[in-house]
Amino acid sequence: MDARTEAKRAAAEKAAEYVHDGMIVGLGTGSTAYWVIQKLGERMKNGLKIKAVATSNQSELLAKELEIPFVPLSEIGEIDLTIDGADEVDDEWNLIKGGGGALLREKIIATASKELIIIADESKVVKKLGQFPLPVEIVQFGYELTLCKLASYGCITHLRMQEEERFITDNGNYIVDCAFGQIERASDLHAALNMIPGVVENGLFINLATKVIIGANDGSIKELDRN
Ligand SMILES: O=C[C@H](O)[C@H](O)[C@H](O)COP(=O)(O)O
Repeated sequence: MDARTEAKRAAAEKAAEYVHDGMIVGLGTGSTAYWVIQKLGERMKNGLKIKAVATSNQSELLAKELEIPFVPLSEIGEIDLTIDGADEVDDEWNLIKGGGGALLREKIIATASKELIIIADESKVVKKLGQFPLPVEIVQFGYELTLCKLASYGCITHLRMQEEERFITDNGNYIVDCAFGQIERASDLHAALNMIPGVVENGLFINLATKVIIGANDGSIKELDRN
């Protein structure tokens, strides 16, 4: 395993320590969240009792293979703890997410969670968000027009593709990757983008993380709490 993968795993396993019996746990998506799901599957074999909700079909499939039980969203009001990855984390713990296309479900689950632990390797930590193109989920109808509107906010848009085909999210929508460069006022941009008809949600996660755990390539882990 390379150092970066090891860093992701270390952060994920640290985060999994915050999961306790009886919790409803939100399972994130991506190559870092993968390690949390693996760890929880292992702990369940040793007696841990939790119920899960997932932020993507991919994570749900993996968790089911590991025999992690699920609870329907209709039966819960709140989620105790969600553990998820991120594409960028800034000084104020604002995030860019959606590199894997799961941002909408991730945001729904994050917003319904009492705690959101973000896990990442150190390459994701930035001073200002925006080097990673911001993923925006849009409906298929009139997507060309929505791309123009997005571009009018000062970004270069790229409709996400997957093997020659347009990438389709778990919700049947497209993803546009918007290269803004440095984002100065993430909160304002978040609100403005979501006002565009055709935009379902964008990958800016403002003020949602309650803890950030960063794994470094030298094997150390940094755990940051909100004061
Ligand atoms: O849509 C995907 C999610 O937002 C992921 O959590 C994010 O892209 C980070 O993924 P990874 O841990 O694979 O870098």
